[in-house]
Amino acid sequence: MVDGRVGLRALTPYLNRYRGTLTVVAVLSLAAAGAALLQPLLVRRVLDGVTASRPIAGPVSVLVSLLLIGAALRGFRDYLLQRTAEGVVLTTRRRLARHLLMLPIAEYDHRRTGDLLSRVGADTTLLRAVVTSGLFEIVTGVVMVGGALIAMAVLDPLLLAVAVAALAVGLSVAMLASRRVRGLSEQAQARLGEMTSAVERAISAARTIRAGRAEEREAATVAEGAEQAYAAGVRLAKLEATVGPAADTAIQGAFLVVLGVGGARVASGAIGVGDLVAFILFLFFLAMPLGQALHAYTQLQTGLGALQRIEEMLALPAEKAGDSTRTPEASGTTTPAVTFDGVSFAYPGEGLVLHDVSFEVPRGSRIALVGPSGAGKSTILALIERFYDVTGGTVRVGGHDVRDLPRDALRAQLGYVEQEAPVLAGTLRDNLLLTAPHATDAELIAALEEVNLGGLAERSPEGLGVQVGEGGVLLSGGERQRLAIARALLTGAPILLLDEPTSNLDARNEAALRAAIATAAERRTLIVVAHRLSTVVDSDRIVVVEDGRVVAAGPHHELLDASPLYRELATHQLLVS
Ligand SMILES: Nc1ncnc2c1ncn2[C@@H]1O[C@H](COP(=O)(O)OP(=O)(O)OP(=O)(O)O)[C@@H](O)[C@H]1O
Repeated sequence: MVDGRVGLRALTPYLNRYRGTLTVVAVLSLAAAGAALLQPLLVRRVLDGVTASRPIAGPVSVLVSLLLIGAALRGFRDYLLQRTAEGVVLTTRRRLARHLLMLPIAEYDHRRTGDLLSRVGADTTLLRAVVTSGLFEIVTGVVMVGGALIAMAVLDPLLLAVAVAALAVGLSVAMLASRRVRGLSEQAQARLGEMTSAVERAISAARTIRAGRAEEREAATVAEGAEQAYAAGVRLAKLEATVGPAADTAIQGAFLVVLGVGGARVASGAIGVGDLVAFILFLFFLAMPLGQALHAYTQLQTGLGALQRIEEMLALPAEKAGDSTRTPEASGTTTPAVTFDGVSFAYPGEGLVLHDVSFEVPRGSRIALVGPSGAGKSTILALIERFYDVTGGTVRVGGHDVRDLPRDALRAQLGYVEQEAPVLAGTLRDNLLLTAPHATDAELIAALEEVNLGGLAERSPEGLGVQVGEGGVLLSGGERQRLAIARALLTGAPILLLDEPTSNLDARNEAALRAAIATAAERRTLIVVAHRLSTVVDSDRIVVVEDGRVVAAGPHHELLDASPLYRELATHQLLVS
């Protein structure tokens, strides 16, 4: 986690690579500020010239040129700044998205997807304002204010004291208010994240929600999130609405005071008319950037609130890489493909779900894990993939402790088909290319045929380009699982981990799934979390898991005699649905 609140310094890494452009922007800003600061002096010369009937063509043309040059400089600066801001947003999004995909699996277990989405989308957008208005308005504002103060002190120190006093009173009120902006902005962004989460939940479970006639309640939950985001936004708006007019009033008040006192000073002959007009113009240059800087400060606070949420994400440690560069597979053919040696495991922050689990999976064998729901079977597969690290004992793949293997080398050995939603939104081709990005269409079709899904690509004129829907919803449960098996086969991994669907399949789909599993088992080691008898009886060995412990292991016919739990599961056809 990020320690404490992030400050302006946290922005440095985001801006570092734009140092060159930002220097050009700073120079342009200073030049534009300088051009602006010269204007009142020229106005004074023009006015003094008019009063003294001197020709004024010279100062007028310089004045007009300065205006044009100032406008061009500002325009170019704004463009560069906007481009830099877009660049900052782009790099942050890239970094954040990459980091999100690298987090340990345990991080996803407890986070709301919507909140993660909102950090990548909305929070990064707010960074743009920090760069465009936040930083540079403050920097140029300081220059303009400094220049104006010096010029005003030269013109009439007394009048300056009056102006500053009048401005200070009003602006300090506005300043105090704007310091609360950051907290409110963080709240508003967090509420937005909650609302996005509610929408994501409602859409991802659309069928369950519709079937449970819960759409009104879900819509109300989303609306509640939206209302909270609205309330936070309104609180922010109220605050900003106080800051803006307070600053304006302070500025207008200061103008009136200067006009009154300055008029009296002209009448008494202490200063000339040209001096007063120049002074008022300088006051404008003092007041305008002050107002802008206040606005920029507000923007900066909002942006820092967003940056805090971004930094929190980036501070989460990514998944650990393997501890050595050793690659598996060098071991002899007698080394088991997978070994569990006294493994105990607890999900982070929870009690143990596996206790002293030991078993071996010989190369080329077919093993089924069976047991009641919640016994820990899927957890065993997750530990082989090293989605989590064991609490005690050792998991070995190809004879090597999985913690010693580089993550990529370990996972290249394993094909994995998860139980729920094993298919991604997109096309058939997208799904298959996920694990085999260089495979040809012919190879993809061959893989589909291996699991008896060749017809899927022929069903539509789009062929492999046919959409499968969110989570593969346009396919049947059995087709989804078989598509996922085809995808795992394409990896060429020697060990396949398959979490069988618990749902009932019709006889045809069940036979097709059985055939697909048989294909998968050819020339591979197969570990299946099995929920149907057909899968179990075909296995070389069955490991029975109950309450996180291995209670029996052996082939089907032996276990029927030896394990009362297995006999009971087998009698109920093992189907857990
Ligand atoms: N990500 C997680 N975080 C915390 N606890 C979890 C997590 N996943 C599973 N559990 C818990 O771990 C235990 C074992 O779950 P697991 O999914 O391994 O069981 P299973 O035998 O595969 O069940 P099923 O046959 O129903 O799929 C259960 O008590 C479950 O509630």
